[in-house]
Amino acid sequence: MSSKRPAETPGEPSSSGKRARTDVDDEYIVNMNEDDAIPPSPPGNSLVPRGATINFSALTRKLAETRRARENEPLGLSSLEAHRRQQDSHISHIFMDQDFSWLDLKPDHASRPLWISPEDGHIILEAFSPIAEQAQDFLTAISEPVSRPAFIHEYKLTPYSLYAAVSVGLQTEDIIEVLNRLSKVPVPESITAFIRDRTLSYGKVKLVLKHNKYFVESSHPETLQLLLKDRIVRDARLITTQTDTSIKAATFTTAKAPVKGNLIIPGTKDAEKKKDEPGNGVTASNIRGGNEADLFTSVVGVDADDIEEDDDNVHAFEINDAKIDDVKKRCTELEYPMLEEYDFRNDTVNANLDIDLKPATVIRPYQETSLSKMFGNGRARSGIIVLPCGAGKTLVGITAACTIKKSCLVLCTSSVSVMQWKQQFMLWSNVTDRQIAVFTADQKEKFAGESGIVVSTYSMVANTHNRSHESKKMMEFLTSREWGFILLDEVHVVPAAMFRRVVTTIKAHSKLGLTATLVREDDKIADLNYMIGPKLYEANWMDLAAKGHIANVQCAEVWCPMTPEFYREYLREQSRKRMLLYCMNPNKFQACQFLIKYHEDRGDKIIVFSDNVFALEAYARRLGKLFIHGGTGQVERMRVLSQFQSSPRVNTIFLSKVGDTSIDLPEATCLIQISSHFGSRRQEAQRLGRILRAKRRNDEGFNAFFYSLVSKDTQEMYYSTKRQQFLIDQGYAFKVITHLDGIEELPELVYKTRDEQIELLSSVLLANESEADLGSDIRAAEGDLAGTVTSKDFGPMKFPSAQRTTGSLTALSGAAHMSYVEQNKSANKKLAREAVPRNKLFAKRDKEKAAARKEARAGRN
Ligand SMILES: Nc1ncnc2c1ncn2[C@@H]1O[C@H](COP(=O)(O)OP(=O)(O)OP(=O)(O)O)[C@@H](O)[C@H]1O
Repeated sequence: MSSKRPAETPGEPSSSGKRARTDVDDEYIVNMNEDDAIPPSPPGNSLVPRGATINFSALTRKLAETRRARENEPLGLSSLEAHRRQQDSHISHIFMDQDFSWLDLKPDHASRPLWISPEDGHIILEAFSPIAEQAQDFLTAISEPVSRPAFIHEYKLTPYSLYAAVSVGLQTEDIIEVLNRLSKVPVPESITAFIRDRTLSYGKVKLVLKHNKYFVESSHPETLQLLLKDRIVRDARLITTQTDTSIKAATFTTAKAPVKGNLIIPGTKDAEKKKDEPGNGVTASNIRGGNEADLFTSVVGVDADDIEEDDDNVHAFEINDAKIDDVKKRCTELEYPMLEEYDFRNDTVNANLDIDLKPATVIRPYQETSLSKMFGNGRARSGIIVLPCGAGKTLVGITAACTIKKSCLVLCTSSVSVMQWKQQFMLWSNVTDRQIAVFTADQKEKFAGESGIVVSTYSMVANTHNRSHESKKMMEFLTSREWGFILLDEVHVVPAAMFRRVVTTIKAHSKLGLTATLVREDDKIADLNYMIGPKLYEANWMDLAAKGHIANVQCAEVWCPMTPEFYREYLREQSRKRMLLYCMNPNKFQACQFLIKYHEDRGDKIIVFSDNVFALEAYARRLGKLFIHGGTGQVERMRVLSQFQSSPRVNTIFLSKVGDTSIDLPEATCLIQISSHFGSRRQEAQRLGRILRAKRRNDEGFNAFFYSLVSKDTQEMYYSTKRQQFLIDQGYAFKVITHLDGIEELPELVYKTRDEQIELLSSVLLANESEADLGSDIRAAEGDLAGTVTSKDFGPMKFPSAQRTTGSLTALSGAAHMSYVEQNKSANKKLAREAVPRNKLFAKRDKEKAAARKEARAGRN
């Protein structure tokens, strides 16, 4: 990117070259008097009446609402209307209000890859363009990816995405300029105005802890002046001779002007180089690959030159650390949310933590890129990194901790993950057992020495009720110290209130949120921006698959027609039982059996997922496979998982939702889903994540397989479509299979005869209502799936094969949590013999229903 920049936003000095430091402005800051009050906000914009007590949560809510409302605001509609009226095209009537022919195409439009809608900020990108890859990098930095299938991608400019862009160092005019270069039409005025408006205040003010003092910092002196007009901010300010002048930000080294104290992200190629050539520093640009001439370099990545330029222009004033919260709140109210940056290399109060990645640990290019967004200016920016399931978020977190080298608190969603994080820290870094502690319901450890790492769960830290004495002491340990870094795993699942409690009780200088699926069915994603920080980086799933970092997956939806008997009952039944009927559909059973056989014969290792425990047990027992659900004991779980990994005889296991996350089985290459949690897009993606880490992913022509079995013409089809949306947006294509070739010829095909099917139906109808409940395994999902579950934890142990037990009719009817027991062939025959009384019950039930219907009809007549 050239150093020449067009005029900046109104009120900013021209930036054609380096801006001179304006000491006059500093004067102005110092001499400001009480009368310079901030003008009242326009009606409707005011978040808090002056002098009123501030309710921060209400404020945050209101701010989020205001922003959401703004997000939906059409962009400059009046001017668009004017354009429309002007246009007089003979095709206008075809496209109606979607006729944008008044946006003139540039003469060389064919070589430019994108188009922007002047109405709503949607950007359409030709993903087949030769410069699509760079354009994608740029677009992910400034907008939200909406959908990225093979050829055409869609992105959307939102206030949040622009906030994130500004926070990683992008400048308003640079964004507009690059957008213009890539666009087939001149960037519409409505869009440039939107970008200018939304980047005017966001990302301009930083809260920086440096030399153990807090500074409000900005490279826009007029912004600091504006803030200092506010009484709360002014009262919090500390005036010392040193801080009344500009303060330079941390020096960041460039290749041209190496200085001491370079930031090296461990595990990168540059760190390797540094080892070989002492004194040869890492630069932000060579973190990215180092093509200085690249058009997008200074915008997409972190340009060392730009950083230096900014450094010369940074103005700051110190604030009283007791008033930080007040100042943060006030700045948010004034629509100048403060970005949090931690100048960890200059923090001399908090003890250093002596950790580093092990010499053999090398991070992958996209892990490096995500970290360069966090550490781009030599400090730690707070924010969220989004990487696909199985792409190695854990190592990204660990590398960040090894870069900051201060005490670190890791929070995850379950005690299983706690153990996995600890184990991964030990695996990738040189942290010692004494330096890392866990805080769970069972273990309450503290690290030895002044600094260290604690791994815990959100609920352990956020829960304020019924704490044991030990927990209280542990909480004192956590709250009484300053943490350099807080790592927040799976940020998309944690309730906002819990986050708020964590963020307010723990004092941390920088926060990093990790997630694969920044989607929530409850639409609470926006809150994360304000509690953690903006999204710093989001990887493209298809890209990582193409480069072999995650597996290539073939996705298919298999449509299984309901048998007439099952469908009749389905239409009659009420909601919860209906679910059980479409899960237990004999045709689905057969499809599952066929696919297992087909993939076992190919040498695949298969995981079958079922949220419904009744169906899970029924399928697993009938097909003679091992299974794990919430009720399975720890030892049994380990045994099953170990056999799946090491025994050639166990190639298929059935898992309930306890296996959705936190399970690292790189042996698995095929997934079959027989029942799922309604329309949850996140669950679908997390499940897919189980095979994305397939060990064999780099074998030539290797594909992993993901099948979703769906009973035709039932509610399941609706949910299935909804579930797939996230993955489709990531570029996955779901094929629909309406017939599995060769299924009829499968030897020993289950439930082939009508009698067998009716027998199955009767067992379903006799099942308790609660058996149909998909939520029945939720407790288990939150509970432990043995910390155990990583492959590394299992050696080639020998275990006895699965044991089958005989069950009574009591058990069959739902008692003892054995709703359906398949034993062996002779037992099966026995059950068939006993079918008569069950059929009678079935008949009795029908008779009762018919009588009720007759009565109702009589009543109507
Ligand atoms: N740089 C790397 N070098 C070698 N292996 C890696 C690297 N990064 C990640 N891995 C491996 O990739 C696998 C997936 O990593 P990890 O469990 O951290 O993924 P994740 O992104 O947290 O997935 P999920 O969201 O599904 O939990 C692990 O087996 C890990 O050891």
